[in-house]
Amino acid sequence: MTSETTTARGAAAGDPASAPPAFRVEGAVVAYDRDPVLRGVDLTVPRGQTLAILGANGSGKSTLMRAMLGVTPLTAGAVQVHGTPLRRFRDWGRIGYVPQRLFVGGGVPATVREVVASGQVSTRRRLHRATRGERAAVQEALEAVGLAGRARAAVHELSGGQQQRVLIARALAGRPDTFLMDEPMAGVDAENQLALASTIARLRESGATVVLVLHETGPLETLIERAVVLSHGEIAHDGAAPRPTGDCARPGHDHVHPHEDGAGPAGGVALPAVTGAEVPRRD
Ligand SMILES: Nc1ncnc2c1ncn2[C@@H]1O[C@H](COP(=O)(O)OP(=O)(O)OP(=O)(O)O)[C@@H](O)[C@H]1O
Repeated sequence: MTSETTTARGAAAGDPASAPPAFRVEGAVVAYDRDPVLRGVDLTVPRGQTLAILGANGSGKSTLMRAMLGVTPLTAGAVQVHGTPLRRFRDWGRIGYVPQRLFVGGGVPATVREVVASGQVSTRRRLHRATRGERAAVQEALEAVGLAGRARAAVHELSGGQQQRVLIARALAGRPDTFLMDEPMAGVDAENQLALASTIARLRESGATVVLVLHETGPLETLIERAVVLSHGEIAHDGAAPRPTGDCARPGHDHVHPHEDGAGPAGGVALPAVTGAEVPRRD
């Protein structure tokens, strides 16, 4: 991927230190039925930070991410995005969301290129053909995830891991400066995980904000500046990324689902002594 792609809109503009946080979540409660799934989460994500949200299955990670985008309504609490209350936020071109798993089944067959180009709908001028720059952004996004050679393939013919990469390319194509990725590594083989890690590294270098829901840090470990571990809808840890332990620490361990087995709030990870709000800083 070229540096042009990764120089996300607005990411390079202004001083990140003086910009409002990318997200400010205050007292977030989500109760789908009766029992709250999020129980009063407070989380501020400074602009330009690479943050992982970790935790066992069902701890509320995806719900928190969806609440940060307004996809899941809050039962109580508030969210601000780039300094604007969520209900008034309109600058969706700044946001690139990679939802958890798929999507494409049945319906009209779409090609890989079409799905990736759909990531530009919030920024493309209505009823206008894609500009040269927009087409170039789609091509660069395809190259970034290693799917340029499959651009004309029907998405539903791809493997689950390749479909995941299509979703990531779709988010890249709009050149946002704020990414939320829900389990981007799920179902992606080791080689492609490394390719995605280098894509995320370049996003980070460009000044983008990157929020990742992960089961484990894996190849992203060195990129993650801060980890929040959810346990039963509450923040159990906020600080340095927990280190994998036991089987999870084995090289090449393919961690499909974490275990709530008493190995710590994240399951399979040991939390460092640092807890509380300490956030490792970028050099
Ligand atoms: N739309 C929904 N309606 C009702 N319950 C839901 C809904 N979405 C999630 N839940 C429940 O909320 C809880 C938290 O789900 P969530 O997907 O946020 O957890 P998670 O930490 O992301 O889990 P996983 O790691 O398995 O993806 C789970 O018990 C789940 O069953």
